Parts: sequence; C-alpha cells; structure tokens
Amino acid sequence: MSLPMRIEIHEEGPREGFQIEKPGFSIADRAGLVEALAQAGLPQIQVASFVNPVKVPQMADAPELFRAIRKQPGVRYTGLWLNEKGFERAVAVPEVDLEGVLYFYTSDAFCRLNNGVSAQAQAQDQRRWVERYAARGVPVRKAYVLTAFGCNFEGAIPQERLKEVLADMASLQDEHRIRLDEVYLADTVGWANPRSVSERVELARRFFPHARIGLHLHDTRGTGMANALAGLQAGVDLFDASVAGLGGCPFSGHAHGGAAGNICTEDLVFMCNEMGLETGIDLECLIEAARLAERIIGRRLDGRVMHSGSLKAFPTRSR
Ligand SMILES: CC(=O)SCCNC(=O)CCNC(=O)[C@H](O)C(C)(C)COP(=O)(O)OP(=O)(O)OC[C@H]1O[C@@H](n2cnc3c(N)ncnc32)[C@H](O)[C@@H]1OP(=O)(O)O
Ligand SMILES: CC(=O)CC(=O)O
Repeated sequence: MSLPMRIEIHEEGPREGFQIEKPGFSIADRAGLVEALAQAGLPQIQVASFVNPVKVPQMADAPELFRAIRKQPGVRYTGLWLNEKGFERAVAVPEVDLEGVLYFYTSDAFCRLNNGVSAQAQAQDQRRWVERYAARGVPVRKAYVLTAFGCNFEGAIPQERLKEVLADMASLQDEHRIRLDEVYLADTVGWANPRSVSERVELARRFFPHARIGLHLHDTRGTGMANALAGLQAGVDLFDASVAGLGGCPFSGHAHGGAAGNICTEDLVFMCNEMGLETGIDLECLIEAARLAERIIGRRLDGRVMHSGSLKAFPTRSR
C-alpha cells in the first residue's frame, strides 16, 4: 500500500500527559501549553477528562481549564468522559467541542479497572451512549478499541478477540444506523509491534471498509515509532500523539509505576516531514511547545527531537 500523503495528528498531551503526572499543575501553565500546541497547528487537542476526581484528581479542574484557554479558530478542543456524570459535566462547559466517541475494550480486566464494568457490559452500554448522544444532538462518528493489542493484566490479546469486538462494533453500527467514520486501535500499554499493527489495521479495515483507521499508540516498550511507521505503511493517516511523549493510563498496571507515554507528537511530525508527508504542523513551533511542557513538568521528558533539534540547522543538506 502506498504511503498516505497527508497525515492528521491529534494531540493528547494535556489530558493523557497530565492524568499520570502528580496533581497540582496550574491552570495557567496547562492552558498555556494548550495554546502553544494550537499555535503549532495541531487541529485537535484533547484538553482534559471529566472523570471521577477522587480517582483522577489531576483532572478535577477540567471545566476551569477549558474556560481559561484562549481558543484559536479552526482548532477542536475535546474532552474525555467514561460515564454519564462525566458527559453531563462536559455538556455544561460550552468551551468543550463535544464529540460522541464510543469506547470498546478487548481486555475485561482492564475495562473493570478503568471503566468499572466488564468489557461485555461496556460494549452493551455503547448502545445507550448512541442514544444519549442523539438526545443531545452530538454526532457519533468515532470509536476506540482499547487494549487492541495486549494488556498488562490479560497479556497478549489474540486477533480472534479483536475480531469479536470489531464485529460487535459493526453490528452496533448497523443496528443504530450510524456510520463510524473513524475507528481507532489503541495500544493502551505498549503491546503492539510493527507486524501486529499492519495485521490489525488490515483486520479493522475488513470490518470498516469505509472508515479511516486511526492509531493511538503508546511507546511503553520502545516500539512506538516503529509501530507508527507500520501504520503509515498500512495506509493509516490518523494518529493520536502526545507532546514530548507525555502520557499513560494510571489504571493500566505499569510494572514499574513509570509513565508509559504516547508516541511523541514532535518526533512523529519530524519523521513525517523527513518522509515528505504533510501534517500541517509547524515543527519548530511544536518543539518550543514540547520544551514548554518540560519546563512545566520540571524534569527531562522523553521526546527526542525536542532535545536534539530538527535538521533545520543544516541548510545545505541535500534531500
Ligand atoms: C485509557 C485511558 O487513558 S482512559 C482515561 C484514564 N482513566 C480514567 O480516567 C478512569 C477514571 N475512572 C473513573 O472516572 C470512574 O472509575 C468511572 C467513571 C469509570 C466510574 O466511576 P465510579 O467511580 O465507579 O462511579 P460511581 O458511579 O460508583 O460513583 C462514585 C462517586 O464518584 C462520583 N463520580 C463518578 N463519576 C464521576 C465523574 N465523571 N465526575 C465527577 N464525579 C463522578 C459519583 O458521583 C459518586 O460520588 P458520591 O460517592 O459522592 O455519590
Ligand atoms: C482514550 C485512550 O487514552 C486510549 C488508550 O490509551 O488506550
């Protein structure tokens, strides 16, 4: 398959990144980071989640954060919620660009920890979410399969299990006469490898031939960028990523307690640029945003290009 020429990258850092850092980062700093990311040309930024503040205190001030951001036209500022209470809290904040997203899990154990229900109950509940969103006039175009490759509690997830989940999603789509335009495979805890990425993207395409397949990759075990490349080679043109490689789910059972960040936005943009793939993102401006994230967090972050610099400093290099 030929490489897609234009790649769409959605930024997850303000939500994914800060959900796993210690609580207490100021609204002003986090709003400033969101603004810097928008300035760099990220078309969609996940700002915060509306989850149980007892479980994730880092996100307790999501409404205030959304309100503090000086928004830039054309950028979508999104949020995440996992239950009705969270959705209602998000609806009450007009600054949130609401999108109806469905979440399916292959791993029952992870679903129980993260979402408080079995994977089967969660899948069943997605039917009710379609109705909830319809009642609020929020279109449902997007679905995620979490732990689409593996899970620290259940181990490697067989393709057959992913197939079951995709088949269920496809039947929900038919039952409710909706169209999932974007179907994301999420490697929640870094179990994917380049081969499984190409095989599972292909599998997802068989169930959703008209949808764009997206990838939400974590670089827990160092295969993140190789997995992204495998995605590109399989024709994927839609990625979630996180500035400076921040991120990770606090409920995913990391063996050593460390953050297991998403693939790094500026490293992905750098790779795309060098491969001649268009992202619409200003890399130098994004590197500055990553350095801002590092100053806010107060320790060296995992991104590579933010430390090495891009190749802009070498103007005579022939390509
Ligand atoms: C892969 C990823 O990175 S996903 C993002 C990372 N993961 C998460 O953020 C998961 C966080 N988990 C949660 O928010 C929760 O466990 C949920 C939403 C899944 C389920 O919530 P539970 O805590 O089991 O809800 P439950 O219905 O038992 O409510 C317990 C209390 O929390 C409150 N609560 C529950 N959800 C929310 C919410 N979204 N916002 C505010 N308060 C909430 C309830 O009102 C209740 O309060 P009370 O005791 O004063 O009555
Ligand atoms: C929504 C997510 O955060 C997805 C994941 O990491 O599995």
